[in-house]
Amino acid sequence: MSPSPVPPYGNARPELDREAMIGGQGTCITRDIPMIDLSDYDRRKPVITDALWDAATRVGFFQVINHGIDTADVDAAFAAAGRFFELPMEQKTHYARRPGSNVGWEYRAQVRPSTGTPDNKESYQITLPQMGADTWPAESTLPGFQARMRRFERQNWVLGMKILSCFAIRLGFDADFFTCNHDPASAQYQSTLRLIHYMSMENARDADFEFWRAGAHSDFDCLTLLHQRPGQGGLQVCPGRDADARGTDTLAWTDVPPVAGAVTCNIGDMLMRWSDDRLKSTLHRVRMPRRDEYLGPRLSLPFFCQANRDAVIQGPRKKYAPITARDYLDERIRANYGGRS
Ligand SMILES: O=C(O)CCC(=O)C(=O)O
Ligand SMILES: [Fe+2]
Repeated sequence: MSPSPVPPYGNARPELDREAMIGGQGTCITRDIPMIDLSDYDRRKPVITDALWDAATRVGFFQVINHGIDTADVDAAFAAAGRFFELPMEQKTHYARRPGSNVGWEYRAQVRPSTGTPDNKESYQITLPQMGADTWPAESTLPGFQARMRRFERQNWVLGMKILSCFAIRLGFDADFFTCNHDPASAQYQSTLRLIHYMSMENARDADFEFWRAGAHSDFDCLTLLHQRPGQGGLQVCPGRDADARGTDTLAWTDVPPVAGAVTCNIGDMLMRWSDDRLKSTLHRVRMPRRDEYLGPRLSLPFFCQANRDAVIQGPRKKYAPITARDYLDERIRANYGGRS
């Protein structure tokens, strides 16, 4: 893909223009991805806030340890996700994502504007207020699945709100500003837990390796918390200012190998806008394994902190016009699912 002379979204939406220009291979370099210790959060909050602010303004990508989600809960969520994806295809089609919603199952349906090809994955989105009896697998099909995912969703929300509270303070908002704007008791809640299965490449043809497990993109949300399995790598980032380089083959990417017990975090476009561009939403992608690497399936569990639909996004410095989180997200989802919203 070559860079287009006119930004496809006419500069009105810089995030979308950026996405459309970044699909090339690029090069790889090592960079330091900050690792932040969240232990003793209440007492150490000022120090943690400094570390998070530094990481989010400089890199936009960081990992946290001692984050409060038990390893046993992470393992159980991965095991339940694995059982879901092992269900027969025709069973999973019962839970298929409906146009206009951010819930349910999709199979190779997400086409990133950066690549124009479908990600080589299937995924299942859990957005609690939009879930119905038809979108959850029945208890008889997957015993304990719904309870496990509800628990994991809430554990991630708690962690996400701890991190967002630190950003709120630095931005000059109340400490609970983002918590109020991600209120799980509201019908407008739209934070999403996503289960992802990237297909095994064990029997793949050479040509299949030219595509992406997940094409280059920035996230639409405020903050993403990503759980990965050690040994199932492939995530790469292109932090901060580098991502603004125009010309698709010049970006320098950095591997973010999974670390046992760590949660990988990144700032999304919604928070970048809400912070008047002070917090950096960072390009990332999931590359195919090389032939000499582990070729089996890859599972990952991202949780997207997405402000409630009725939240109005505008930074303290009013750099951008106000927009509701509903309008903001609907536009990005449409850009990723071929206009089928
Ligand atoms: O699977 C991963 O490691 C990253 C997934 C991702 O970036 C996304 O779903 O937005
Ligand atoms: Fe992402």
